Amino acid sequence: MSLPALDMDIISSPFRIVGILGVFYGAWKYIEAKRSPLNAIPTVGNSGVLTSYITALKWLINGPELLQEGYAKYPNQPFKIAAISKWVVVLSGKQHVDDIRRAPDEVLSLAEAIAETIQTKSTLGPLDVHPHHEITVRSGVTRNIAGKFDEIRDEIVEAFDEYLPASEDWVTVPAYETVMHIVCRTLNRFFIGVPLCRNPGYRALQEQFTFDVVLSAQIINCFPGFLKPLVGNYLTKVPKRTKQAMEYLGPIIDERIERIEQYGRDDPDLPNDVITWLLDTATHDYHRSKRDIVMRVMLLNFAAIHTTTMTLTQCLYDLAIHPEYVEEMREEAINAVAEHGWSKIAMTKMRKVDSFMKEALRLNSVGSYIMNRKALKDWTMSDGTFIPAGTFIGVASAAMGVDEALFPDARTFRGFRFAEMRQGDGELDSIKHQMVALETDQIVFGHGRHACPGRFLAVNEIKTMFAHILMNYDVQLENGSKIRPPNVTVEGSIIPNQKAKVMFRKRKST
Ligand code: HEM
Repeated sequence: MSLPALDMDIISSPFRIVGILGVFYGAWKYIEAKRSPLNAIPTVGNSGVLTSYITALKWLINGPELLQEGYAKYPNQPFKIAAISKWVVVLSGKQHVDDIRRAPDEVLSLAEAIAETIQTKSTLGPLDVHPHHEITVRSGVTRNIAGKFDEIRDEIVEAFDEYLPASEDWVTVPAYETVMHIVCRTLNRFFIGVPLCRNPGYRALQEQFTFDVVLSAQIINCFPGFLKPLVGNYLTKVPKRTKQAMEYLGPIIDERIERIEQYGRDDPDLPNDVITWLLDTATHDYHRSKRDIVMRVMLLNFAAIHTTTMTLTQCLYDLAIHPEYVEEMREEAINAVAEHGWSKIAMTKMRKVDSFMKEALRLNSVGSYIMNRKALKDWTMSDGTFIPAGTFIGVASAAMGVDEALFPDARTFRGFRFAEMRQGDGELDSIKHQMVALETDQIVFGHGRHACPGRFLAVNEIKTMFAHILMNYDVQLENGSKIRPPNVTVEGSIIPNQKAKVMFRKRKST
């Protein structure tokens, strides 16, 4: 029996086949959406199968605004926002932060959330089930801040001399780019030492790597799940970047492994750097392979360079528009250094500087949606909200940062807010409300066991650079403007303006 002519047409036309598949896909998405347990959670923006894409577009270009809208409507309650290929569930408030902190890794996973956000398979390589570099940061990196402080300070002086030689006249420079070069040099002096930290090719590679990863991930995330591997394969620069990094780091790693085999770990001449610390914390054979060590050095630079750059740039913008704080901070920095030299102890004495930087981060941190986790199993929160496995969650950190209930006069920049809070805390005085402290109402470094382990290094470096600026330069925005350069936002990320220029001159005022 022959098929009717119409049916033959349908089968033979590729357009029609795609059309039919599209209808099935749409119907399946519709049924899935109707049955989703996430329907119990209120939506900010549109929730229709098609209209949700309008919100997804808004989320892509202005996530912080949607988060703020949701936070105002549903304070301390979960709500959800449509992203291109998923729902993001937004939590807020101390109780939710505590819920995330308490949940075990096999229920809520940061690693899987990162893998999805930055599409690690395509941008960095397969997900590592034993990410020991976090332990390296908690141990080798953090323990060596005091001991290697002289090197940090030396590189800061050298880098500022290169990019901002003190001049009697105002010199105008692009803020973000200049800060990034100084940060990259300084971090790599600490991680890997001279001469590599000053090698232009190596530094460009480290600076560029993060841009590559983030940009590729952003593009891949615009495609539906089944197309992501294909797009990822096409976009990936991992093999090229790994090869370049291998050329710089490979010989150093070979030499280090040989040296440890020959003279042992206690060799007094063994270089004290991130390669040695990574080998110290290796738990599996593959952690000692050259490729693995190279990728981890890249990963640490990825985690460190732009976060540190963004933070210092925001501090710099606030310094330029709030010159009324300069004198007191300058005096504090001068006194601390006079008493304790350029040291980690001197940094702990700079309470006003610390407070100013923390205030800058409260109002303009690296993200408005932090503590991202992917639910690997169904999870019920302490308020009874059901989060099904596969859901992507995070906390509306920037909205919390401007909540009057948490920070009086929350929208106003009060540089010494946290220094004042530290007065009168008795024995907690020295540790509470510092920039590195983890608090449930200010989560710029996250909270709980996954809170940023690099924050001690980051804060010490940023503070040393900031104190260096205060003691050596006058700063203003281009043409003395007092208008804060607007941030750029991508989904929940907040990026300081990368085009704005800052003017420096040799310090004239007291
Ligand atoms: C001002 C600079 C920095 C900021 C604002 C920042 C922020 C963060 C945040 C928000 C998280 C996620 C926390 C969570 O979800 O609970 C994180 C994780 C992490 N950060 Fe940082 N970071 C900074 C600098 C650094 C530096 C300098 C390093 C390395 C030396 C570093 C290494 C890491 C690592 C390895 C993780 C993952 C921790 C884990 O998986 O348990 N970060 N950071």
